[in-house]
Amino acid sequence: MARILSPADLEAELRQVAARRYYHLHPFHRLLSAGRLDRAQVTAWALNRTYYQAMIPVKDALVLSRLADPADRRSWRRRIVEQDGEGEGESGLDRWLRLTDGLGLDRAKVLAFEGVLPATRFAVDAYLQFVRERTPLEAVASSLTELFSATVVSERMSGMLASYDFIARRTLAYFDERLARVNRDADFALAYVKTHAVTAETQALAIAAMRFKCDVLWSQLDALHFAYVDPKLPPPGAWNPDEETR
Ligand SMILES: O=C(O)c1cc(C(=O)O)c2c(n1)C(=O)C(=O)c1cc(C(=O)O)[nH]c1-2
Repeated sequence: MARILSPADLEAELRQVAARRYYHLHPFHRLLSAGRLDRAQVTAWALNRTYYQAMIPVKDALVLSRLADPADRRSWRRRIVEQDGEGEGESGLDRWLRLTDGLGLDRAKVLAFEGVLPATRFAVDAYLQFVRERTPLEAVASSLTELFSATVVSERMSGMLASYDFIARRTLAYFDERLARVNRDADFALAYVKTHAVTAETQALAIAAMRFKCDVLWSQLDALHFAYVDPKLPPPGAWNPDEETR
């Protein structure tokens, strides 16, 4: 029979999963952060990430609906309020769109997810389906990649600002806001998982949820790499810089 981990060992296991599978190891991410992509490749990243970005509050609403304890729901609903804002023009998505605007993409097309890679949709939609159908513990555990995002995001931001003259600090406003709250969100999710995953079975489910989420993020970068870096084969219907008239 599998051993039951202490909360500290469970956390260590979750961190191990990320150390091996989080997207900081992906070649596309490394090129992006090192300033080795061209403007079209960075634009493709921003365009595709918009779909992830737009679905995050939808995902969190699904998670919220799975939580039985009012105190847990109060904590979780802060994510939705912060992502969607309290009024028009104050959402995380609005801040995100400063980047796609800055890169010259047409807002209406971006918001219609025009040209987003099919694999981006498949991966993000799989995340939605996961939190809808799995246990609340797995739904919460799947957000735990956020534990690792702060460092990776800060490095990526400084790399991008240092290397790309088409990226301005104000267009990366989304990440400033996010960095301010990501640790609080991740700490709540980690505490929830440590409290609820107390059998070998539930611990295995939490670890598998973390792996799944790493796969969701990794496969989005795989698709970007294939379409826009090597062998550069954007699928039919995907944004194609060669067909773009600026
Ligand atoms: O820029 C990033 O690297 C990054 C990573 C992640 C992540 O690890 O899932 C999220 C975000 N950003 C993000 O902006 C965000 O709102 C977010 C929500 C979640 C989640 O699973 O609940 N992850 C992430």
